[in-house]
Amino acid sequence: MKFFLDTADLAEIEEAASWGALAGVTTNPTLYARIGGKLDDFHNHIKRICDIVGPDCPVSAESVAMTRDEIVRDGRELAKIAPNVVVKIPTMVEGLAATRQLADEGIPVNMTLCFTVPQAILAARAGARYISPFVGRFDDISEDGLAQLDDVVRAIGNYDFTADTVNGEQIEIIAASIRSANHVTQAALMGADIATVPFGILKKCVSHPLTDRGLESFLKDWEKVQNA
Ligand SMILES: O=P(O)(O)OC[C@H]1O[C@](O)(CO)[C@@H](O)[C@@H]1O
Repeated sequence: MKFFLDTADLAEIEEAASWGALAGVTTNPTLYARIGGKLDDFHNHIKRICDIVGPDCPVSAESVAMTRDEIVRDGRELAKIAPNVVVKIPTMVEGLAATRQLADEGIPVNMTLCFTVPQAILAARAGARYISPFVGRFDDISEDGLAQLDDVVRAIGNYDFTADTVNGEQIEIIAASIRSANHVTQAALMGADIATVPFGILKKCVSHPLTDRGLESFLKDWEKVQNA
């Protein structure tokens, strides 16, 4: 499994990238609004993210257009920002049609707001390079988000979609709307390709109280060695 960071905050991205294990970034309109983002700075902001993470890390930037033609126009503009931009498009009829068009032009799409197996399969057939099933938002309405993710991972794994995607690449499933380190654990056990996580959850994924305790005792014992 790869780790993506789910944020538009440059300081968080810089910090996480410096740890050496970051494979990509996802943003959405809510995350951009949260950092006080302005409409006319959006493309520049995505460019800054691309520059921080480098060309090998995909950066998802979402279109908020509602018709296929507008989404395609948006997608083409977003794709011009940097070669690692992935156009994020909601799972809906207009979004599927735009995904097909962009995929045919060689522009990778991350199909977002995906909640069911049929949605995921349609996204795959429309040429999406990434599919983002949401976990936490199912939990928010007292449904089992991890079970839904598991269904999507297994269903997508049943078929070969390479004839549908940009340049015949394998589809990758991004476990999204992640709320805990346990969501990450379960997503990895299911075989989700990527987990996109908020910075707070990424920090929780690094640490464990037994690691802290073990480190403390190793340091204490090393002091004894030095003073012996
Ligand atoms: O439910 P949440 O925590 O708002 O998460 C929404 C998810 O949607 C996405 O836009 C999907 O990629 C991510 O940015 C995020 O993981």
